[in-house]
Amino acid sequence: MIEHVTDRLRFLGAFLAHPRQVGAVLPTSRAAVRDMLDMADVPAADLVVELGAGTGAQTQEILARLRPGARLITLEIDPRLAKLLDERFDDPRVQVVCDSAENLGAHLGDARADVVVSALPYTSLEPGLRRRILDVLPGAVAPGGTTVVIQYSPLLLPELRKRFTSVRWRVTPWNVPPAFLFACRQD
Ligand SMILES: C[S@@+](CC[C@H](N)C(=O)[O-])C[C@H]1O[C@@H](n2cnc3c(N)ncnc32)[C@H](O)[C@@H]1O
Repeated sequence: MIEHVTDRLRFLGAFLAHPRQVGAVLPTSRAAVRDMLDMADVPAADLVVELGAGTGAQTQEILARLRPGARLITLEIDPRLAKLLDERFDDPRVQVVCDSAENLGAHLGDARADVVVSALPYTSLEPGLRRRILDVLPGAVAPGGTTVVIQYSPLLLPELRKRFTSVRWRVTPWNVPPAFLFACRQD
């Protein structure tokens, strides 16, 4: 409970410092995280990538679903949040990287993710940065893999459709505000 309240305050602090970079005043709710991860097969994955981990709302649930021996690479651009994640998730499967999602390729090397989980605030990012990150996504996923994206509006849908052959979407009402969830694949 105390951790929950502290996380909300930390998250709000990060938002006040960098509103366009954080793009939300509250972490994603547990119910919305579950709805989002239900759109991909995390338990079957060898490698999951998380973009924009914040205080770890998705990280925690990804780890709960990830099998022993699989890996999670978590990118977070805010050094204070990255440090918090590193301290919080003392798990040999996780690698927390403090870097921008546009540089994902450098951290993947030859590997490809089976699942990419993105909570980046695309619509509030500077357009050039948004495009560079979106352009990285299709090549970061292994054949048959899924990229799941959470947003607060459907505005990103055309951009995702340009880059993936199949985009399923739904709304989860169990979040403040209600969120749009997208599952993108190259079929
Ligand atoms: C809306 S918050 C989501 C946080 C958390 N995943 C959640 O759902 O509660 C977006 C996060 O993305 C991070 N972020 C923004 N731009 C980024 C970038 N270019 N690369 C990596 N992380 C970024 C922000 O610092 C923030 O923690």
